[in-house]
Amino acid sequence: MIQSIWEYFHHLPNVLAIWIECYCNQIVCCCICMLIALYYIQRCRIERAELKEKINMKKDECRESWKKIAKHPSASGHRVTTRQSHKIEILDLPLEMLLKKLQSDENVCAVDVLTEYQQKAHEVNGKFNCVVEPIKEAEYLAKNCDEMRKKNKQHKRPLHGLPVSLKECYFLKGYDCTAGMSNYIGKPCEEDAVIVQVLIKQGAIPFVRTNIPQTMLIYDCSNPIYGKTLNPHNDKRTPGGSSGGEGCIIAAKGSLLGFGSDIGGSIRIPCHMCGVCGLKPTYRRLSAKGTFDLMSGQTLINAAIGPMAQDVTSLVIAMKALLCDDMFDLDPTVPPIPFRTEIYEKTNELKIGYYVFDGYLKPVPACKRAVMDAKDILEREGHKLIPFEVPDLKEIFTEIYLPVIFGDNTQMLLEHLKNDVIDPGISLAVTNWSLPKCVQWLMSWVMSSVYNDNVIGKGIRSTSQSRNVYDWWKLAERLEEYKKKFLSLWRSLELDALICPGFAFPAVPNGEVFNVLGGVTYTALYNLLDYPAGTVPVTKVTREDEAGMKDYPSRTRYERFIRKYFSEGTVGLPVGIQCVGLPYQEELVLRVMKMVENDAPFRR
Ligand SMILES: CCCCCC/C=C\CCCCCCCC(=O)NCCO
Repeated sequence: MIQSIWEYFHHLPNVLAIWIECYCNQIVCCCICMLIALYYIQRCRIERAELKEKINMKKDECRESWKKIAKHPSASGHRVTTRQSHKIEILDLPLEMLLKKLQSDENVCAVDVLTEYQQKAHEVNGKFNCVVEPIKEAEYLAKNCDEMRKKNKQHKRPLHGLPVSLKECYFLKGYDCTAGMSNYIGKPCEEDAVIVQVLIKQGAIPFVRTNIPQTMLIYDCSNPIYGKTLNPHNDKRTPGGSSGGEGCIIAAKGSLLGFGSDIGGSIRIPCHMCGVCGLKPTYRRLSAKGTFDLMSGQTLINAAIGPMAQDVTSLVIAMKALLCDDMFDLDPTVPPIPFRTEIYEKTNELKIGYYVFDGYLKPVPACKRAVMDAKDILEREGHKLIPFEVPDLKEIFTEIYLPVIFGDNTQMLLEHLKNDVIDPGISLAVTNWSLPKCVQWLMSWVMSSVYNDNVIGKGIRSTSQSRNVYDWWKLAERLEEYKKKFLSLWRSLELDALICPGFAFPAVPNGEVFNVLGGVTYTALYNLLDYPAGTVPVTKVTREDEAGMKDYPSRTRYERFIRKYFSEGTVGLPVGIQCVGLPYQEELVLRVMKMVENDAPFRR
């Protein structure tokens, strides 16, 4: 035995030599392949490390900006402690009153107000991570406002000295606009968005930029650069999105007025989930020039920009200020219609439609109750409320909305995200879109049966389909047909406005939005129609609402997740409704919102 083992090893070099001689080519090929693979693995690791470094540098840059503000003499501890009562007073004033003081009270100056709000925003950001970075130029603008006041020049500007917050997607000269994607780090904007220019001309002071989800195409608020924003009412839940940083900072009283963008609900959803007010105007009513547009060539359904605030009056003040000659000059595609106060202040009886269910996912009891409470309020005000039924919701969502939004088979989105770190909240969607088309189709059938929901399958198929010009024109035609159908239904009922749920459910647990994406139909419908829609908080979730979840259906996977997320841990979460009007009827929408707000139990 020992003899034979000895012989085997003794002859091993010869055996190996023969073996290498026979398989020489194969071995060389294998080595080359391994070297190439190692090279690519190493390259990927280096690229990842560089990407992480880039993201970390961006984070450091933002942290540094906060430090500079904290060091500013006007933000010194001395000033704050000696004027503690003044500080509380400024932060307690609603926007309308603060503006009056800024315009005419000698004891209130823009620099003071800015400092109070910078400090408050810093404090709030420490808890909820809603701010991306402070805007350095704010100090200079505030000083300018105070100089003007001294000279008694232009101090009646409608937003004189008012600090405003901006969603990260608004272009600001010298600042990166990333939409949470690291490919856009280190590419500062060359000029301010039109709306920013107008805000500054009207006296406002943009002072912080707020957080968004990566791509802004999901109603959450997390990205690999700036991290996750939390809901100020419950930090285990999302503030909603994509204007989630705005919803959060306004609800937490770190800003009185902010601006978001909305192509599927991104202004209205965070307003609903954070308990603040917001208006998504008709697309062209406010200029969107100079905001990050992920699909700039897609012009069938557009992202509108709009204000978000603590109350409806603040939205009205913002709209009045923005609908001015400066905006009509800077962007001549905006129809020159100033704010029509007469429509907002009219007191005639209105005929208002209402619905609680849009035809896809049933609203949870609290969201249903919010609509019924608003209906009672409006009836008490002397208006006529009639039931309304949304036509063909499921069909238009899967056959028009999604095919338009993802009409290029998500090609452009994948280009934006190329080589990027993907946020876990959207990674499943991005992975699916990166697969070959036939696999995506297969996935759509698998998901349809896993979810027991045809809308899911149709939705996935609609995003994985290439379209030629003919298909695109057909899609545009169908969109127009649906708009016509909806309008004739509206006209046949002689409606002035419509109220409906702010969303299907309140704030979703952190990291779980993808499991209940379908709720978005409640808001996306009015992007598809391009009708103005505003969200106003009405109530908060009660124990009875939660108990009512026992009757919530559980046939599909979405329904089972909704049951799970909203049967406990939701008491006290804000719940809003949407008020909707015909295109360019923003003033009427705001009037209805104001009436609901006046009597809503939310603030009691
Ligand atoms: C990249 C992640 C996408 C997840 C899959 C999306 C599927 C359906 C939902 C589409 C809803 C679009 C939400 C739009 C949010 C919004 O309004 N963004 C504003 C952009 O300015």
